[in-house]
Amino acid sequence: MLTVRDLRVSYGMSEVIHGISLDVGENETVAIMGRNGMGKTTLFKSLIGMHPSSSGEITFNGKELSKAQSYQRVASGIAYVPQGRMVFPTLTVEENIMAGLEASGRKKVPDDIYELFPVLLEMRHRKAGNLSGGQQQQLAIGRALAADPKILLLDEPTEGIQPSIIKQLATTLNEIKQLRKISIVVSEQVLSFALAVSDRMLVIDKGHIVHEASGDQIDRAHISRYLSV
Ligand SMILES: Nc1ncnc2c1ncn2[C@@H]1O[C@H](COP(=O)(O)OP(=O)(O)OP(=O)(O)O)[C@@H](O)[C@H]1O
Repeated sequence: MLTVRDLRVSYGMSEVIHGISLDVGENETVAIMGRNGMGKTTLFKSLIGMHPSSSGEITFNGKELSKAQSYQRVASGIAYVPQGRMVFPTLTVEENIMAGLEASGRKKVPDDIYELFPVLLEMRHRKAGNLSGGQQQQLAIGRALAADPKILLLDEPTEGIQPSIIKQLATTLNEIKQLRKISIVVSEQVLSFALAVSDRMLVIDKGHIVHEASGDQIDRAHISRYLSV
């Protein structure tokens, strides 16, 4: 469904993604594990078109998107939940979700969003800036789902979120996968969370994919070594 080939991304003269290739299948969840500064956010920004790639191919559902604008990538079914969530703090919860509807052409918030995140229904008239970190993360995911994506890119969703909410978030991501049959790419440093949600794990280290494993082949100790400083 998503195919990335030999992707290179730079800031000025400094290349930080050095020829990454990856594939994400239909209804598959892939976790990209890596420490701070290894290139997870840069990879996502280049997949969604917020930062240009210098070379390589990004193909989604058979369409070559590496030169497409962000809005075209969203229209083709890619949704992005940035690190730090980036909800609109002065808009209400409902208005934030409505902002995500635009790409889908729908006028009404799909019922399953409030079913997946009952707290958003309860708080739909509150300003998003007054929500806790965990609630804002749920809102950011809900807003992304309003666009009816085929693939969800989640950049470090557990960052700054308390452990009990992290567990709940893992359950919800698995529900989303079941319910919507979408693919998910999630970048993470929390191994237990990634194990709970992913079918396959990739490790990114200094802009290279250095390890890949799925199912029984996942070696926690090996992956942990890339995550600890
Ligand atoms: N706007 C920028 N200009 C220059 N260099 C940048 C910029 N943003 C990130 N970098 C550098 O690119 C490299 C990869 O950063 P990136 O944010 O993609 O990593 P990350 O794995 O997402 O880590 P984090 O969780 O800290 O965001 C780092 O060396 C970082 O310093």
